[in-house]
Amino acid sequence: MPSGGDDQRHVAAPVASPLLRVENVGLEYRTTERTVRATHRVSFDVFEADRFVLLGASGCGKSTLLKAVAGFIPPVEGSIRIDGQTVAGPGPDRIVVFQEFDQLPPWKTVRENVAFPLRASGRFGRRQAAERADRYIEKVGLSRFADSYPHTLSGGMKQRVAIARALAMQPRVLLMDEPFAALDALTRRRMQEELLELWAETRFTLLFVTHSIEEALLVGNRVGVLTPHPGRMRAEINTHEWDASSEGSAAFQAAASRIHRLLFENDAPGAEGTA
Ligand SMILES: Nc1ncnc2c1ncn2[C@@H]1O[C@H](COP(=O)(O)OP(=O)(O)OP(=O)(O)O)[C@@H](O)[C@H]1O
Repeated sequence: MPSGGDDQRHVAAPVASPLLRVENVGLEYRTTERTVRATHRVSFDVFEADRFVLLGASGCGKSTLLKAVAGFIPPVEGSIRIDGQTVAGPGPDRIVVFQEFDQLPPWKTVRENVAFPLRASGRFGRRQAAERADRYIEKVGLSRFADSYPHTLSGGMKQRVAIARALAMQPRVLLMDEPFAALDALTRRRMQEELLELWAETRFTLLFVTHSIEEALLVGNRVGVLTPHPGRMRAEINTHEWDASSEGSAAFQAAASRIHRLLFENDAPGAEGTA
């Protein structure tokens, strides 16, 4: 039997370097009275075209982590790097879509809302920005509403505008903080499917926060499961096999149950496993 030999064992396959590297990140809120530790030494890598989901119970620090990646909150320990560069503040390479429906300036039409950051970035003139805006408005199926104002749109339509506005900027990473949580169940499902269709078309890199196990399984190709407060990374799970057609299947339900146990049992076995 041929021996493995030291030489063979030391030949490693080339590994792609991550687009986003979060390493041992601790995040805190400090007031004069007390310090709240939001996350403790959280590490994860996000690669180009990943759909990485941060999943955890309320208060585990998911939103705080997303804000730190966006550059709004500096880590008290550890590091956050994009393309090897330490994140030192907000930048156009990271755009956040929030849950709130009031994230669009109400005095701007849909087209103006999408075009404005393009012009403000200095990368596009008025006409180029409007053309690009129209292209992305079409991608989210809102061409008929390009001249409408946000208050005339439903919650789902407003979120589509926010997504179009973010994607038109072509960020290195799209950050989404429970973007569909305030929508009714049917609209939420449709938006999840549309997001996946947009991803299949443009292959953007996504960091998505949710407390819904089902949403994490559907939206993500990888899921980072966080422990309750303060958030630590409990497990990382490959979820690329699941899509809208798998929901309801026994295998999907079993995967959801396994994640549920990871989330809520103190010493869940197989914490580094694959669902
Ligand atoms: N501005 C703040 N000042 C002090 N503590 C805060 C602040 N914002 C959040 N926290 C605390 O930090 C911890 C993490 O909050 P965070 O909002 O990141 O959690 P989350 O997992 O996103 O929760 P949810 O799903 O409910 O939004 C919580 O204990 C929260 O109370």
